[in-house]
Amino acid sequence: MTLASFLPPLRVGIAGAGAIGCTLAARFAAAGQRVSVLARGATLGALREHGITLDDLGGRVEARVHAGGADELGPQDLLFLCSKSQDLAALAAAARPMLGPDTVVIPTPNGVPWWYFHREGGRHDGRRVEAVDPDGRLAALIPLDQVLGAIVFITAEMLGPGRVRSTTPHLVMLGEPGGGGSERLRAACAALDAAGIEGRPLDRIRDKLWTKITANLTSNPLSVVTGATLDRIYGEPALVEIVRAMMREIAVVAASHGARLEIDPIEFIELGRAMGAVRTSMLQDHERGRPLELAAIGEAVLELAALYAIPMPTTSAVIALARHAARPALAA
Ligand SMILES: NC(=O)C1=CN([C@@H]2O[C@H](COP(=O)(O)OP(=O)(O)OC[C@H]3O[C@@H](n4cnc5c(N)ncnc54)[C@H](OP(=O)(O)O)[C@@H]3O)[C@@H](O)[C@H]2O)C=CC1
Ligand SMILES: CC(C)(CO)C(=O)C(=O)O
Repeated sequence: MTLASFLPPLRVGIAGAGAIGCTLAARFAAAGQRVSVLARGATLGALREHGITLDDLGGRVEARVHAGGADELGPQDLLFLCSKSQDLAALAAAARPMLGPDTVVIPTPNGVPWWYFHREGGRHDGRRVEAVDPDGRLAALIPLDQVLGAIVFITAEMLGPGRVRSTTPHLVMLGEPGGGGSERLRAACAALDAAGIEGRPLDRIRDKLWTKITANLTSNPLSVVTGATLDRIYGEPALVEIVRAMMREIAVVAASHGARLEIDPIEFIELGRAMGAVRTSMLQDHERGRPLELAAIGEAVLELAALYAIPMPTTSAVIALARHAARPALAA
């Protein structure tokens, strides 16, 4: 992609009009980009009629966007894929007409991404992560060289179709799967910055990916098992013991895969506790009877551990318990 093609207005595609998708769409639209949102059902109707209303630290943004099916929206310069990890392949299939040969694809889901081993440069370079792309559908739908890795530090929640609230500063870290810088990386970060979202380029995206995975994996499944909020998960001695054990296990896996995980365990736990009575996104999904992102946040990490025969007894047990808790109740 050439820098010239990043002259505003950019064609910014957002596939998946949930909390993250609507936040990004509203911010890009307010910054004057040409925003196209792939949505469906009641959300599509709401976006067409009222656009998106975002309340964030900058105030209220009321944004008009092009909303529709992918055929009518067409190829984009940047295409953000904003579904839960387990829905990504179906979303990518639906969004296929928004993907041209020069489109830069930026997936937002938490957890281990399907592109993890693409240009990773280690012993497992090119390998597929079975837990997140079991049949290779994602790799087949999205040319890997068009992907920029992303780690999203935005906290957002839907208030209704097309209505979203976010109460924290917006930060998105981006990185080339093969490492280093690139013109498209700088341009994508600049576009985010111009939209009021800090776009932070990373030379080694997997290092920070493991930091986010540590946060999600030590809190999300445990919150489903216990019903606890972050202050309790990182504050109650019995739960903190479990968190510490999981952190040790994750650190070994991250290091074995060559990541430099810079987490001070004491500081990490203090920060988690200081977040207060926050219900994790997985606990919220659980309470609403929705599928959980356990494959990307949990099982993919166990898969990466197995590649080096690293035992993860505590992490495995917590994931198994969360899976159990998420099963539909057995009929009496
Ligand atoms: N929310 C947050 O604060 C954060 C979220 N993340 C991560 O970002 C990702 C997205 O999260 P979030 O925005 O909260 O999720 P949401 O559930 O709010 O949004 C997902 C959206 O994707 C849509 N979608 C799914 N499949 C399709 C499809 N095939 N075609 C069209 N639309 C589809 C859903 O539509 P429908 O409603 O019709 O099913 C929904 O609008 C997750 O992996 C999450 O972990 C990361 C950091 C923070
Ligand atoms: C709040 C936090 C950081 C907890 O892991 C999160 O990302 C989530 O709830 O999914």
